[in-house]
Amino acid sequence: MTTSLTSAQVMTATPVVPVIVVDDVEQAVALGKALVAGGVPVLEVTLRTEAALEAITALRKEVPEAIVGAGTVCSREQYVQAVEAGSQFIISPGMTADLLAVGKEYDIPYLPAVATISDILLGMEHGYDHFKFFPAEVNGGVKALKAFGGPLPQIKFCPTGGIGANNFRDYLALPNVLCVGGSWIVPTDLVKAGKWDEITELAKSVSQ
Ligand SMILES: O=C(O)C(=O)C[C@H](O)[C@H](O)COP(=O)(O)O
Repeated sequence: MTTSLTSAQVMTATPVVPVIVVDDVEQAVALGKALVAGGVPVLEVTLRTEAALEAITALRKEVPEAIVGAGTVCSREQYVQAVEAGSQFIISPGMTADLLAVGKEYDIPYLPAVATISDILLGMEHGYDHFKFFPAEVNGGVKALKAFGGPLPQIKFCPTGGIGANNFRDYLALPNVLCVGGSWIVPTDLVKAGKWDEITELAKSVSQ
């Protein structure tokens, strides 16, 4: 399945990309609806659980107003599975030669993750100019992104890892940051307890 979305369109559709871990399809759909209701339409479903691929397919069908993608994509095989499940974008926690290649074989946005200038240059050699920056806080956070923007102001980032309510606006204020990623608006305890209204409130806290 393909879409005409670009990386920039996905990244500017929301201030925060929720990093989602789901146990089953019903939970994923309810969570997706709660996030969309709170003004967060971009959903990164991590391939960390058995239910993830099925959840992506169900979210595409049941929550059509969302932009649904796969996260924690670590291999070519997972990339292909995620595309076949209906993902509208793909995100990895790092990058490999194989991932950079497969990302160019499909017509959907792919955000490989970088941590250093050398990673960015390697990604650029493969035709990428939008990246996840992971893990953001331990790799220098806002200061590192400011430094990346010196030599490479045209490169845009979705920093993720260690970002929360206390610091996400500092990242969003940077010219080379289009959105941030994080799990803080989808806390495991609220998801497991089905506290969807509270998730909607957390989504509103970043979208309003
Ligand atoms: O699964 C992936 O592909 C990752 O890259 C990891 C996630 O992005 C982080 O687990 C989110 O970080 P926190 O918001 O600090 O919880």
